[in-house]
Amino acid sequence: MQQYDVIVIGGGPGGLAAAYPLASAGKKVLVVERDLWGGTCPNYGCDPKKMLYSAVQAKTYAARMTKAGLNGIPDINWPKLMAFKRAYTRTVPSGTRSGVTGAGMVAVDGEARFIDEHTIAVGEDLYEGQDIIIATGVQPVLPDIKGRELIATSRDFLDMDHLPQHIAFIGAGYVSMELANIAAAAGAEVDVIMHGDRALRGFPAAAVDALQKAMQNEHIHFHENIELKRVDETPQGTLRLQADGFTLDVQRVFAAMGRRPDEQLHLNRAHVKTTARGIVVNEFLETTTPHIYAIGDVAATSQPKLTPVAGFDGRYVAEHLLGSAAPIAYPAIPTTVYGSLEISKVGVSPETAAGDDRYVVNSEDVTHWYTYNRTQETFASVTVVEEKATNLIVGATVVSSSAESLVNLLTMAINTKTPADQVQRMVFAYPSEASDMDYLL
Ligand SMILES: Cc1cc2nc3c(=O)[nH]c(=O)nc-3n(C[C@H](O)[C@H](O)[C@H](O)COP(=O)(O)OP(=O)(O)OC[C@H]3O[C@@H](n4cnc5c(N)ncnc54)[C@H](O)[C@@H]3O)c2cc1C
Ligand SMILES: NC(=O)c1ccc[n+]([C@@H]2O[C@H](COP(=O)([O-])OP(=O)(O)OC[C@H]3O[C@@H](n4cnc5c(N)ncnc54)[C@H](O)[C@@H]3O)[C@@H](O)[C@H]2O)c1
Repeated sequence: MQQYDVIVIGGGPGGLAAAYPLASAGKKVLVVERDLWGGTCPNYGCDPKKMLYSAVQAKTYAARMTKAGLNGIPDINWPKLMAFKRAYTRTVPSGTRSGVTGAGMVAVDGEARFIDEHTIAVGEDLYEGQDIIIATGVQPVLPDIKGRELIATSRDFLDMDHLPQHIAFIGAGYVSMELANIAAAAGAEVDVIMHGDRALRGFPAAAVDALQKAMQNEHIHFHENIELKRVDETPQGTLRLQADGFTLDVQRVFAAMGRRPDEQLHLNRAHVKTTARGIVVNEFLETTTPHIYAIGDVAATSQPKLTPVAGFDGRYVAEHLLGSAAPIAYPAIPTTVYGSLEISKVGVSPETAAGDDRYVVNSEDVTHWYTYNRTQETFASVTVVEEKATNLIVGATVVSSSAESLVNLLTMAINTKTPADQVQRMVFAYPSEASDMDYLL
């Protein structure tokens, strides 16, 4: 049996962020990957999604600027856009794998499963690790209904050769809102099926309303309070979605109902406990078996399930295994929905701050400010939450076609504890979203 200081299961952003610093500190590291090296984000998540989104951004920007003298709205050629995306994704797995071996680690292809607390198997081969890091991510949830095998996932969407004429998404979270926007801008008719009456739970209602209104203007249809019962193929080759009092025929339907860990690892053999949210971990990201860690999407922490969080977890566990005794302390983490409007948020939400004496909330509809008027935005708003006693910025929500950049700046102010008046004294390039901060704090 081969022996390692550390075995990392999963070659995605979390696992790799842990593996590299351990290897450069001289640890003997094995990384196991059962599918595409690099994991979800660069192969069938954030990065390919944002490649497709680039064309959508350019198209919507051009459409807005027809009022300002630009002639014609460009069309999106789906096969060419897909070729552009594939030119990026094609090299990710091989490049990532050779990065791992080039750094002196051992890369094994195959599905890992636990044999006992220190041993994993990949196929017939056994590997023993002094420490083991589980970084196996999560899988899309499919509804438990008749015709479930006809339902595709975001991974299928992000690699479609042709764009179907009519698409439906089940769910109204990140994946659905982002991919619906891409599909509609590329020319598909899009329906979003919601089992409740709120999209993007966890984002401020006013921001979500603005996004939904913008999506409705792009002819995306939202169907609220629909509990889907079945999907059938019709003789015409379309898919018929049915619920009580509801029927919809589409070419393709995608589940976007959240993501959960799968159960291939035989965690019980290593006494690692799980809940429906993932693997139970403590403040050191240790599972219920002390030398086994869980990081990234698969760990049941209260953090959002995002690539930079997986990376933060991975770097933290590496430092912990190299001797740091401090518990994990997350910074404020920004998150963005890349829709026809971007919604970006970080820190204390306006809804939490409202009615709490400790905070002051500055909220501005900035649609007609110079910055957003110049690019003919249809809606833009900035909300900043400050702590009264310290003048520190503690939260922000931005809605605009480029919300992520302002929220990233405000995230830096939050995490470096730069007071609002100090940010106002800084000089930023003018005119820009950053120079507007003078009037927003
Ligand atoms: C469509 C989509 C868009 C997204 N967009 C964004 C975004 O814009 N910004 C953002 O921050 N996040 C985004 N995310 C989330 C982001 O992709 C994840 O948070 C991130 O990939 C988590 O990293 P991870 O290492 O925990 O898991 P993963 O990236 O999922 O990596 C886990 C790896 O483990 C492997 N694995 C699983 N089980 C085993 C096993 N038993 N043996 C061996 N290998 C195994 C898997 O094959 C996979 O490669 C998006 C996700 C999706 C689906
Ligand atoms: N921009 C980003 O950062 C980004 C983009 C995409 C995905 N992600 C990550 O991937 C995760 C998964 O995204 P997601 O959109 O699949 O999940 P999500 O948790 O964001 O949204 C799930 C949606 O499905 C709905 N839903 C749940 N059960 C349902 C049912 N039975 N019928 C109909 N609808 C149902 C929920 O109400 C919700 O609207 C996100 O939580 C996020 O961590 C991030």
